[in-house]
Amino acid sequence: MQKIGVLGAGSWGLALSLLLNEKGHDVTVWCYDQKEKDDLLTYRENKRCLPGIKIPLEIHFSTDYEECVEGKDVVVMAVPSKAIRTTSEAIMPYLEKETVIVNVSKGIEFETLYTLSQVIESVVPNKVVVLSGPSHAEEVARHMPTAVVASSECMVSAEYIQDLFITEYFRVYTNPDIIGVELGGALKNVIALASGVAEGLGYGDNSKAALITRGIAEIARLGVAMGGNPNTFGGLTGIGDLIVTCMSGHSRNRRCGELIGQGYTLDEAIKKVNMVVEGVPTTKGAYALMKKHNIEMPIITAIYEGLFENAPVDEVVTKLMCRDKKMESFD
Ligand SMILES: NC(=O)c1ccc[n+]([C@@H]2O[C@H](COP(=O)([O-])OP(=O)(O)OC[C@H]3O[C@@H](n4cnc5c(N)ncnc54)[C@H](O)[C@@H]3O)[C@@H](O)[C@H]2O)c1
Ligand SMILES: O=P(O)(O)OC[C@H](O)CO
Repeated sequence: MQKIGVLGAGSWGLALSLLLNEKGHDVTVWCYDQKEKDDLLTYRENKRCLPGIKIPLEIHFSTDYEECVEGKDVVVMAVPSKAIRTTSEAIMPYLEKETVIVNVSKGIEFETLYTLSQVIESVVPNKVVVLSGPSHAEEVARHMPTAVVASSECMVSAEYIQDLFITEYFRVYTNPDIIGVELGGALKNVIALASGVAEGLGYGDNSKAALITRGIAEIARLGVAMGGNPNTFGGLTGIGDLIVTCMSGHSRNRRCGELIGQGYTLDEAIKKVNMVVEGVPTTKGAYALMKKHNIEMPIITAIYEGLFENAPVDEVVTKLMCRDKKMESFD
């Protein structure tokens, strides 16, 4: 039995806590505030984001970092990307040096343009593993077969985390290409917003297939420029996660885009989704990385202009479709 702290009591933190508890591990979940903790203790369910999923009594809840981090073998970071740095700083005094950190959050820190594992590593000296791939919490919590990837610069740690999480319904591969794995997981959320907008505008499957196919070309272009392995973008954390997020009714990012396509403002759409929509802050980071690496990313540019420069949606679509004609390429 391993002692595990899970930071974040939203849908993903809870789905992974359930899995780890089923495997016989001792799980303590850090809650953002007293109300989140009280509700979980009262209802043994998170009605906001995982309704209908009961949480067993063996899973503990706390708002105290020390209780969730000190003496743990593994600490799972399942807070929104914007809170990864402050959370890393807050847990630093209680972390033991052998504790392995698993980041399951997806995003880019705008101020530094770091991936989230780079943010964590800039604060704490511990080994960091990224767990990523096409994995909606709503399905994992219901034991629906899912496959993901554990990635780290330290393969011993990646294999430890592979063994920790693997079950008959949750298959975990390893991949040493941590930059490729993280960029795939972060950038797919921006393309999901575009897929949602297409849905909201009443477009069909052709449009979504085009966004997915050209979207992965954009993600891979940036990912390779930043040192990622091109093969990673054809795998679970690349095209796999992009497909699920662009097509699934569970997707928060796709839903947010759909609402925007239907005419809601960005703020209204985020409020209606009522869960973290990582594609919105990631769009800013992706746009800045595109400029930094001098790369062409037309879909990400279109989403940036639509979200942050108030470009009307129909003009954005026309601009995207009427660019100079060219040969199809994947690099
Ligand atoms: N939900 C999924 O299916 C899924 C799957 C894979 C990865 N992820 C990633 O996991 C991360 C968390 O997503 P989620 O869906 O669980 O989100 P969520 O909105 O359901 O919950 C986030 C949780 O983080 C905590 N939190 C909220 N605001 C915070 C703040 N300002 N500071 C610190 N903690 C805060 C709270 O405990 C909250 O319940 C995201 O980066 C997301 O992309 C989610
Ligand atoms: O599809 P979303 O936007 O809910 O994102 C959740 C996960 O990243 C899917 O793997």
